[in-house]
Amino acid sequence: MTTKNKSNPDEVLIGLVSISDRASSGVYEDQGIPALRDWFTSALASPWKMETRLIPDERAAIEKALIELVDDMRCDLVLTTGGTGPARRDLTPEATLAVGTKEMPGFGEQMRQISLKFVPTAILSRQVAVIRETPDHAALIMNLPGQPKSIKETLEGLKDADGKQVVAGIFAAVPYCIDLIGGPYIETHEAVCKAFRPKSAIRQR
Ligand SMILES: Nc1ncnc2c1ncn2[C@@H]1O[C@H](COP(=O)(O)OP(=O)(O)OP(=O)(O)O)[C@@H](O)[C@H]1O
Ligand SMILES: Nc1nc2c(c(=O)[nH]1)N[C@H]1C(S)=C(S)[C@@H](COP(=O)(O)O)O[C@H]1N2
Repeated sequence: MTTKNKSNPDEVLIGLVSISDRASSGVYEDQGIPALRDWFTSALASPWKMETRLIPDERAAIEKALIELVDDMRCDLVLTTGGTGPARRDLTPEATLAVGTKEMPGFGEQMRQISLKFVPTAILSRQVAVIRETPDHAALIMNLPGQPKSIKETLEGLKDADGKQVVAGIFAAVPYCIDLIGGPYIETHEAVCKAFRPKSAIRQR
């Protein structure tokens, strides 16, 4: 899908990259991109479009996809899923750090905290987040684990049976981060994910 030209200045362009040897070679059907797409469909109240890639766990291919999504497609936000673990071919964090101009360690730290509420193996994910800046554009790139259910878990956090937030998901901090790097104003459906902005940054209608 090509989403190069924005039909609306507030539209956010989101790159979704599924990194899996087996899904990219057809051993199993990719569930990463559908899970990401479904989550954004449920969470975003402002306009958005996606650009997707399904690639193997190869560092050069990951770096190429990330650079193309930010520099050529001009995505404001890029999420990867897969390849964050300790296995020999898990190289997503290395590729992400290589294309970043600033590291954003809070996202990885918070994701591991959230994931520990779900699985003790959360500490095996080396996920990172970075900003990639070019002379006239910037984007936030974040790694999520490969397990498809971890996408909702990390983005949305944990809620109790009444829907009350127990642990905030990382997406709560993403709209303000995108504001700060000069991207579009992202609005969310609060029942899914309440975005936090300082009062002075909240756009008045
Ligand atoms: N894109 C995907 N689509 C569907 N299921 C996936 C995907 N990626 C991972 N999974 C599931 O999550 C589990 C853990 O993911 P992990 O990234 O460790 O896979 P892996 O063992 O490195 O293999 P691969 O890179 O071939 O997906 C996998 O065993 C698989 O069941
Ligand atoms: N929220 C959440 N985080 C998770 C998981 C999960 O199921 N849910 N799986 C863990 C496991 S088992 C591994 S090995 C690491 C790395 O996974 P990856 O290599 O698929 O990125 O993510 C961890 N983080």
